[in-house]
Amino acid sequence: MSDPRQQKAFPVSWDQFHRDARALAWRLAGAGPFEGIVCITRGGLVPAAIVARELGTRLIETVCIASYHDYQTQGDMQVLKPIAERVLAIAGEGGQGLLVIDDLVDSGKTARLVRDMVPKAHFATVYAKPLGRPVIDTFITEVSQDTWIYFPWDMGLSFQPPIRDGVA
Ligand SMILES: O=P(O)(O)OC[C@H]1O[C@H](OP(=O)(O)OP(=O)(O)O)[C@H](O)[C@@H]1O
Ligand code: HPA
Ligand SMILES: [Mg+2]
Repeated sequence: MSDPRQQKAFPVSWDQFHRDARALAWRLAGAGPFEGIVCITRGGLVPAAIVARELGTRLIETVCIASYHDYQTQGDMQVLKPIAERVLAIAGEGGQGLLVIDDLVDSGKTARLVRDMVPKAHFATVYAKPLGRPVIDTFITEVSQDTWIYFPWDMGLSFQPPIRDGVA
């Protein structure tokens, strides 16, 4: 996200996120079966829990990656924990049979890094932006590249000025 002046906001409530993650599970139900889920923390933990419940998946692994160290600005990719060898051994060659889940794909850098680890896994996110979309196999909603998605776990209730007051 390079130009903050062009940004649009896409706030997501818990209810909407649950519906969208469940819609993702419906779509994934036809793409499996999967040996296990690898969620990209931290954002992937929430949709992974919802999808795992719907698909009856009990084997859940994490790959821990951070890159947005400052708000809305991507920095160096840090792999804090790779996918465990034990889980890779259960999957087929190249991670075949694994389902990798994240909350969203933006530039696609995070998903590409994980693709390098498990090129044959199935990649799914709830939301996708155009730059990252080609890296993902299944997603639910696309938003434009200049949109920032606000997740419910990052928000709280606050006063909203009337629309009239914001009109120039
Ligand atoms: O497609 P990209 O441009 O790489 O961005 C997408 C990634 O950025 C966010 O994670 P973040 O690094 O902020 O860490 P978090 O999940 O712990 O919040 C989001 O959860 C994705 O994992
Ligand atoms: N919202 C929240 N976190 C993100 C986004 C976004 O649009 N892009 C990359 N990380
Ligand atoms: Mg993340």
